[in-house]
Amino acid sequence: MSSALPIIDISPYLRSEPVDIAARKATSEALHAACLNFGFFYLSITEFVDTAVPEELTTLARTFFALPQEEKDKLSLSNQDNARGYARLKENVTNGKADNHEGLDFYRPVESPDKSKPLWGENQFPDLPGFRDKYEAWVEKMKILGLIVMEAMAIGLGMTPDEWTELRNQVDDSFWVMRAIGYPPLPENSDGFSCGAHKDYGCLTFLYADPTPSALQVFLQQPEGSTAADTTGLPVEQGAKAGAWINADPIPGCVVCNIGEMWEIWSNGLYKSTLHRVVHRSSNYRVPFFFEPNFDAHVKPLAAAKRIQGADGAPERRSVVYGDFLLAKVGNNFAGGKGRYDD
Ligand SMILES: O=C(O)CCC(=O)C(=O)O
Ligand SMILES: [Fe+2]
Repeated sequence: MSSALPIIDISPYLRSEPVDIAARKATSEALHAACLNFGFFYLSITEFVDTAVPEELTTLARTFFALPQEEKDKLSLSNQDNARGYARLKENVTNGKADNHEGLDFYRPVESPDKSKPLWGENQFPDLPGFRDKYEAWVEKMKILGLIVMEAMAIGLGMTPDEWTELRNQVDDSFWVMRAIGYPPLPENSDGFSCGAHKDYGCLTFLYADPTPSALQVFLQQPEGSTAADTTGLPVEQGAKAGAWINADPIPGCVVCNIGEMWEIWSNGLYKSTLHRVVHRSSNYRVPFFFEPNFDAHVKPLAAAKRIQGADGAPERRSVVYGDFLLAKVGNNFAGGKGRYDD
């Protein structure tokens, strides 16, 4: 099935003079509907960035991943905090199976780095001309986009200006992650995945995808009682859900955007962080950016979500401090077969 996911026009939030309130409202309503129904959407970014830039990033990623294995291993995660750096093909495991990808991860730099502490090391950049500058420039752009989309979502959820200020304070120093992923072709007879089914754990993911169709697949749940159409590859604890996988194929000029588990908490379950997986049958490179809350953000259900849910609405979700949540997820990465997306 081709993509049923909505394309959101974020441009009313990019233009500030004059502010078009009605157009902003329409964008926010479209975001609200997309988050209620899919947890995934496309964002057209041509007004915000020159799309030649992410093309350059993927070219740089291609150059890096084409280096001899021993060169890439010089940036191994194990040199640092087990989170920042290069992970070999199949080093990461999701749902008990090795992922068929290699990756290079960068996190927000920290003050007083200490590589013996989980997540507290230093980023390791390849020694390729332009690599660091271009990736760092993209991080700056995506941080701005993250705040813009957060504001548009806050309005979509019906937050007051004061409530938005409070939420903004939780994401204004994002503990972001930037990743370059290399996907070699997944063999036809493989019973695994390029990246197994998972939810992203933070706030907003912006994926600049290569043009390969059918690679990113999104699990759309169907209402209780409908028959399970295709539930292959779901994590065991999700196995009983009815639904089907649809393709989130790339659209030129757009990033694919999805919401992570922190939005599930903020919205008290109103918005779903949707399971997705990658089945990449050709060879290519992708650069997701993860816009996350601040490390010390206390993420708890928002009053605006509870207003929508009403007096006898959903039970209150457990709140988390984002950094603690993240450490529990990645702190043990690659030890004992535990993967980035494993609980
Ligand atoms: O490469 C993709 O299409 C998505 C990768 C992904 O889901 C992730 O890194 O969280
Ligand atoms: Fe993901």
